[in-house]
Amino acid sequence: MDKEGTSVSRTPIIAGNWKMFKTVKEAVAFADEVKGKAELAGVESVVCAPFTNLPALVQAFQGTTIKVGAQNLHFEDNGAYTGEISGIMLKDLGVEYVIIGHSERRAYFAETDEIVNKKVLAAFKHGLTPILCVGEKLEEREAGETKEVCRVQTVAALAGLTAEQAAQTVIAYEPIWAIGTGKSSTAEDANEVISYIRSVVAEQFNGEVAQAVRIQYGGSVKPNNISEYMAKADIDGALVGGASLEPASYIALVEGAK
Ligand SMILES: O=C(CO)COP(=O)(O)O
Repeated sequence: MDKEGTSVSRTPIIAGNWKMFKTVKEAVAFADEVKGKAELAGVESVVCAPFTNLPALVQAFQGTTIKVGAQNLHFEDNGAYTGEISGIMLKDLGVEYVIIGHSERRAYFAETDEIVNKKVLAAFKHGLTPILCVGEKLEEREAGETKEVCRVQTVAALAGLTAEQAAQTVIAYEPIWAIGTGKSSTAEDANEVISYIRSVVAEQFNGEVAQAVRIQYGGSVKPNNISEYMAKADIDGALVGGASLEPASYIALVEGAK
């Protein structure tokens, strides 16, 4: 679908966030079903899976245009951090993307803006592209603080990046109240916040970086509403949880981003 009123040339990006779902067998079965179908010229397609699925998925998607992402990384390269996985290890597997600062990690695993920033820097250090998540809680939205929350999270997360790195970063605006609730932000609201986040990036870096950076919407995106979001000038794709788990639904999301 054409963008409303612009000649935007950013490549749309659909990323599935499987969260803590799927065994290796289930992941490979998914890959076999979407291969050749969730691959459209002009749309980037990414699957962000649990760590345990990553080697099998990289292998299963070899020779396709579908990319594999992780959902987290530790900011150190190596060390005594029991249970953690570093950027070196992800790169070694052939992973290309990594979700950083998802609201579930901020809420359940105490990730602060400072930790998120260290993780974004670590991703670039190892040649991984971060999908940086920002977004407000329901009470923040009700208090009229949405833009300020997104500004603070974005500026903190991108601190210390070069302009080139900032331009490569994918930002996902995910209002927390819309995640897994079936209550999605309207496309108008999402576009307004995303356009504001783009202006924050312009202030922090420059206008060229802001025009290059891709900003997704996330929160109850489904095959039946994806095209509404994609029609908006500033929305460059979606980060999708629940609706990315079934092959047919994932394929429909990628098709809807065209
Ligand atoms: O958290 C999300 C993606 O990172 C959104 O999840 P849902 O698409 O299930 O609402």
